[in-house]
Amino acid sequence: DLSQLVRKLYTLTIIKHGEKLLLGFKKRGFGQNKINGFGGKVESGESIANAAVREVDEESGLDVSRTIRKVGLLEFSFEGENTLMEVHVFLADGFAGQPRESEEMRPEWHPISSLPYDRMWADDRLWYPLLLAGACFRGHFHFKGHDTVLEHTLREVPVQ
Ligand SMILES: Cc1cc(-c2ccco2)c2oc(N)nc2c1
Repeated sequence: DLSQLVRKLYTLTIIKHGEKLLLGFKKRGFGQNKINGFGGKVESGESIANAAVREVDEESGLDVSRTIRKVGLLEFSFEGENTLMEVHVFLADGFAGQPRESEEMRPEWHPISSLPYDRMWADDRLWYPLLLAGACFRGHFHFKGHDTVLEHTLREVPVQ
């Protein structure tokens, strides 16, 4: 019964340059020690796309304001918790600036042919193939803790 859940907005941005993705090793906070795209909470009063651009700048030093496109919507819920994370996923096919390490994130390039799925969130191996195929997608992943997906739904949706 998802209607009793407290829904919070987040962004997640993956940066693609040729056949490599720029991902970040999360040094602290939520998702610590996992490799992920750049993202975080959407603050009140800011648009979701602007929140995505802000998070990429804060966590990697890069400007993706002219290159991000919306590619997905992912919902994450957790066994025994009443929070639902509504994560708006963006893909940036270019950037300005040089990647730099921040307090939160250590940016690192990964070849698409060898993504470190075992060091990423467990849902990634399910929806990254859709992202990399240029599809738009919608999914819901119900976690037990931070490492086990108990059940999920995932479908491709028409490109906006
Ligand atoms: C539970 C969860 C949360 C996030 C997240 C938080 C902020 C932005 O994304 C994830 O990101 C990925 N790839 N899997 C994720 C699972």
